[in-house]
Amino acid sequence: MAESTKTGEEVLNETAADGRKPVVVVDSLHVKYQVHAGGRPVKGTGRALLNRAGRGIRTVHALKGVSFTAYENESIGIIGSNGSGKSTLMRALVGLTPPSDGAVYASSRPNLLGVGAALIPDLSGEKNIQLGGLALGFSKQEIGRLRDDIVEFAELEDFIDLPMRTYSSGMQARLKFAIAASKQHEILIVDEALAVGDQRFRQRSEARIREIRENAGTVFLVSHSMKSVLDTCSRVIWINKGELMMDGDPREVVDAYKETKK
Ligand SMILES: Nc1ncnc2c1ncn2[C@@H]1O[C@H](COP(=O)(O)OP(=O)(O)OP(=O)(O)O)[C@@H](O)[C@H]1O
Repeated sequence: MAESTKTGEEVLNETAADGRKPVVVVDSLHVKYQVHAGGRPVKGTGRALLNRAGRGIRTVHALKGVSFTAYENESIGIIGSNGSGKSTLMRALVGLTPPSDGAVYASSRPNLLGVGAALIPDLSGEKNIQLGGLALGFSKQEIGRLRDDIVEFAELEDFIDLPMRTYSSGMQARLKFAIAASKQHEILIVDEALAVGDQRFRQRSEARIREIRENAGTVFLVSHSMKSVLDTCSRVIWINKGELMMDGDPREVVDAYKETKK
């Protein structure tokens, strides 16, 4: 890490001077994507083919040496313009995108708040609660116990037997959020989840996020809504073109970010 010669692993295992416990250490993280630029089909053989094929591959350096330490109970907003690397950072935290250099250390496995991929639109809300619950690692009995709370939180009592594809996008979002939030995560990543649903549901999901946070969790919130970030986060990290621009007090970081947008 920049501030010392300690390894990320050592930082993770050390309580900070003020008693806070580190849960995630991001240590000089680089992520590069290899993108096929497309275009004309490659012709030729041997070295000529390799040279020409090589020209079609572009490298996108999406994260350029990002470092920070996240502590227990923090709620960290991740902000930045489109394409700045926020989602890449979150995908690297959960292990979906491998670092090309540097590393991520975590005290327990970070989870992405989302069960979208596990759900099937043709099945009823009821069946999807079971599917989503299984995807979160719950047993059938546990899902049975959580079922009523999920339906109630999603406010889908009258629709729970209908196929999910008949739901409005707001209803689908509520169901997905209610399933995902039924689990107490230690390290939770929320990508724009608060931007879905209507104003009232957004407030309830913010309250639920706060509850998760209060129960000794650490939350990362990726959002384009500065209001959501200011309402929910205790710290904000601003990423710009793959680099960490600022990390600190939400108001100060959001103001500095907004200044560049003028
Ligand atoms: N799977 C991928 N393959 C190739 N390039 C990618 C891939 N995912 C992201 N990128 C590139 O990496 C850079 C960072 O993208 P990323 O999605 O992390 O940004 P973001 O800050 O989350 O953007 P947004 O706010 O628009 O969601 C962009 O240049 C993007 O084109």
